[in-house]
Amino acid sequence: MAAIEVDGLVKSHKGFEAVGGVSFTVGEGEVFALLGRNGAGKTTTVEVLAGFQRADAGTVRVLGLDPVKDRAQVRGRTGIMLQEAGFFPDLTVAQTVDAWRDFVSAPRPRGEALELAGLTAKAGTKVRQLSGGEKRRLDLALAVLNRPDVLFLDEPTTGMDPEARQRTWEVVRDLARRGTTVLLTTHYLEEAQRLASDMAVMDSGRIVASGGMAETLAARAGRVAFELPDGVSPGGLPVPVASVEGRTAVCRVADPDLAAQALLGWAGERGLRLRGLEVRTATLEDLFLDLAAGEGALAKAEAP
Ligand SMILES: Nc1ncnc2c1ncn2[C@@H]1O[C@H](COP(=O)(O)OP(=O)(O)OP(=O)(O)O)[C@@H](O)[C@H]1O
Repeated sequence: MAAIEVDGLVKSHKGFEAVGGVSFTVGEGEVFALLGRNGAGKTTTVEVLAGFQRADAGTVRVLGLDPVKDRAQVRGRTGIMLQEAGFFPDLTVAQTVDAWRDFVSAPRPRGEALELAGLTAKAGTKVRQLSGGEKRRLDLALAVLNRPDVLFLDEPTTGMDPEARQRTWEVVRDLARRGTTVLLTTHYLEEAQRLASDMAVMDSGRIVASGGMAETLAARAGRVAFELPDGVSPGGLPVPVASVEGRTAVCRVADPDLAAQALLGWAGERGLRLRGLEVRTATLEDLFLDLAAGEGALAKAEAP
């Protein structure tokens, strides 16, 4: 059984269709990234899955349950980190965790939750004195208090410094290794690429690209970039150049290693150096740029 099933989900807000027929499934223990620019419909989808909003049409199931009809069961087995957390500013971090523990059956011990979120040293600090990134970490500690089977993370690392972000990635990976299913929304494409095994890109309430992360990226053109040697024009190179950014020529090719070999051989024969040579397979950022460029706008991109 899939941990999350979304089939033909439609959801409007006051006549505005935020989600217009979205379907995807997430297997148990998988990390799934729901991506897309602002207003694409990601949070609305997550909120329907969490039972905060009712679907207008289509079906959603979490652990085989209906998030609205089986609300109590779903709440007991899921954790959620929304974009805006409602904390009591005058409670300390420890008091906040304790207050939440009262609502959860068999919660993690407070120390374990704080340790997991990297907040042990802040236990006595009032919530109002926490930095933005620390508040996100407190939110993470609360989201995992009930040892959820399914964890919804809506932009979990916004405002975190690089170290806290890395740490959060480790936490997510560790939870997934232990069988927790994670649905992640993020604008940090590197984050999605590093964490998620599967993904869907939404735009204007629809899915415009989806699939396994590795397979989807492997199927796309990679990138070879280098500084154009003096006196060489893009047309004189053995590999077609997609764009020139300043002095940097960028080639988009199916096999970037092969293209780099051809370029190096060509340069060697002429006694030229290819300064700043970068060779890499496609990234999620390339996918986004391709989707945007391919149709003039993400909104018009076709689902594969
Ligand atoms: N309660 C609401 N009332 C009216 N419109 C809403 C409501 N909630 C969301 N919307 C609209 O629905 C669309 C989708 O919003 P949603 O928050 O799901 O997008 P998102 O992909 O999560 O965006 P972001 O990346 O900015 O968080 C947006 O145009 C938003 O303005």
